[in-house]
Amino acid sequence: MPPFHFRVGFGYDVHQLQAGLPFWLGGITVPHTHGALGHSDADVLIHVICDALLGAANLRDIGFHFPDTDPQYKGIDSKKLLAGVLRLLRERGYEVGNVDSTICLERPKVNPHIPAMQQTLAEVMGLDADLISIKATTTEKLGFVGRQEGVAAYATVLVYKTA
Ligand SMILES: Nc1ccn([C@@H]2O[C@H](COP(=O)(O)O)[C@@H](O)[C@H]2O)c(=O)n1
Ligand SMILES: C[C@@]1(CO)OP(=O)(O)OP(=O)(O)OC[C@H]1O
Repeated sequence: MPPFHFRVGFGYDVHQLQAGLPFWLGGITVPHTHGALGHSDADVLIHVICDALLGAANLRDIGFHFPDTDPQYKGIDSKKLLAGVLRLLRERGYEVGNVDSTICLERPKVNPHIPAMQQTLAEVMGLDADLISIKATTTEKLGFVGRQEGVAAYATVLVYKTA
């Protein structure tokens, strides 16, 4: 077996919640009174997966590659950004081992939507859905998440290439 070169990456992001916006999360829309605000579709889960992947390959971060000052990314579907990030990694010989993530959101409950998010992200990333873990937590009504002013997320990834 050839020697494998493993690297880990980590991502963190926050988006404000605003009434009346579609709530893009994990590549799907989650029914809710509020949605996330951003230059793109503001899909915080995809953004942290992008940042974790870029970090693992030491390729800076999502805003470096897709600046929020660039009109071409206004309202963009973050699945396109994730596909672009994967291209950058695969061009350099990296493959994704697995993704683990946590969404911090007071409400709504996202558990019922997690299988659809996993399936959607698996298709975009060209991975088995079993390699993409998505978890959720409230912050017990504390802080900006607890006040339902925003949504946060964290992701960790393992990437590898044969040395
Ligand atoms: N937006 C959320 C938040 C949490 N969950 C699920 O509920 C469980 C309990 O949440 P705590 O914050 O009290 O730990 C959590 O483990 C998740 O399974 C959810 O689906 N959506
Ligand atoms: C994704 C980008 C690109 O449109 O915009 P936002 O949706 O504002 O997201 P953020 O995580 O704040 O920063 C990265 C941006 O460059």
